Amino acid sequence: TRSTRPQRLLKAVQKNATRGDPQSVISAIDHFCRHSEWAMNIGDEKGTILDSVVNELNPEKVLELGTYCGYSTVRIARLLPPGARLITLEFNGDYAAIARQVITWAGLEDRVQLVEGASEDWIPRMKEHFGIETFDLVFLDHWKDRYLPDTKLMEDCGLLRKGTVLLADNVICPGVPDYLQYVRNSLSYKSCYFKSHLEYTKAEDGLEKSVFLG
Ligand SMILES: Cc1cc(C(=O)N2CCN(C)CC2)sc1-c1cc(O)c2nc[nH]c(=O)c2c1
Ligand SMILES: [Mg+2]
Repeated sequence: TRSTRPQRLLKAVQKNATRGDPQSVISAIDHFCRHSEWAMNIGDEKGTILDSVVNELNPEKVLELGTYCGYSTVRIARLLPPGARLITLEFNGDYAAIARQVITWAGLEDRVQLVEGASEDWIPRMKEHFGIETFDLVFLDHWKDRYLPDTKLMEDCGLLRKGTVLLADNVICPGVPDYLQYVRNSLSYKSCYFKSHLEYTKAEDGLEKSVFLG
């Protein structure tokens, strides 16, 4: 039967990227998505904004909601000091299987814990299962209908501390209007918008960076 797009993306990484070289994995995926098949990775333009937020924060504990093929997982993990940890949640088992191989090809498996399951099931278990008190950075990139409920769930589970940064992808395209309205009007957040473009296209999209004020 025909291969899937994530399988073809992994093949492109294994063919064109150097094992243990995260930048070559990022470049191989961007080349594949620009010249062969579009795929919903954050991409190089919004990825540069993600890089700058990670470099500014120097986070020890990072949570990523939505792994897909592991592109943003690699982008974030390559910037973390070896003691830091990135936990990434992926609901789709096929995506998770590909992402594990992409993360390993990049040589970043020691800093990344990929968990297969639903965000609403795992967010309440972060403390007892992973020994995490609070996160320094949360990257929301899973499903537009989950951004707001999962943010409220993280608040309720005490996973956000004064200064925790929420960075959300796709706030324009596909769009998360209920989430935007919440973080931009809540007294518990200081929010700002980074205008950019939908990965590998000319369509507008952007990232919303929201600092939790406690
Ligand atoms: C699947 C999809 C289709 C989009 C689109 O407008 N398209 C028109 C233009 N053509 C070229 C591509 C397709 S945008 C998008 C998308 C993009 C992300 O970054 C996502 N991140 C996390 N979770 C998502 O569900 C997610 C969906
Ligand atoms: Mg996205």
